[in-house]
Amino acid sequence: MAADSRGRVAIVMGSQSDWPTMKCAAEVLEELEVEHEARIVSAHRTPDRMSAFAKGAEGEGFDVIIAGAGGAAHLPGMIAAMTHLPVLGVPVQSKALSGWDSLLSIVQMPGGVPVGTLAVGEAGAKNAGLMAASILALSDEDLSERLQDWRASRTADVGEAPVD
Ligand SMILES: Nc1c(C(=O)O)ncn1[C@@H]1O[C@H](COP(=O)(O)O)[C@@H](O)[C@H]1O
Repeated sequence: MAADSRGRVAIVMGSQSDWPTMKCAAEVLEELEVEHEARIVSAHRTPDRMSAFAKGAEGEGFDVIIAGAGGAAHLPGMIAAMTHLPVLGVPVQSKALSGWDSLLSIVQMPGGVPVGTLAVGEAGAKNAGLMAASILALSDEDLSERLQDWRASRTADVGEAPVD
């Protein structure tokens, strides 16, 4: 797909150590055949890179940004401050505080600067991928069908009775 084509998702994270969590977003986007790209971008450690990314994301052809970080997780909010693209925040589970710090750092944004905050950890990253796909599916019928098929197959996987 060309660099200025639509339907692309950026997955950014504060550190390499976030990748085991954030790759759950990448995996589901892969399954849904949504073009995506993952980068390490930190508000704290690489503020210039973060600023350039956030300001240039739309120009790069991204439509949705998934941003994951742990601890003092200011990355999603700082990106949201610099772009009007939808930003989905994933609180990465921290060792010291089990992700409570990440969650609270991301979720309580001031009015006017939204971050759609998902659950802590891998489930949150997976759901961020699905939500990004849902947003794109609003203007992409083929993706909408793939998403519905994906959901239906997961529903079919849930047995009615527990097995030993
Ligand atoms: N919360 C942030 C930001 C940020 O918000 O800009 N940059 C890195 N980090 C987080 O620091 C944690 C520890 O990082 P290291 O494992 O590299 O020490 C990671 O979860 C990362 O997201």
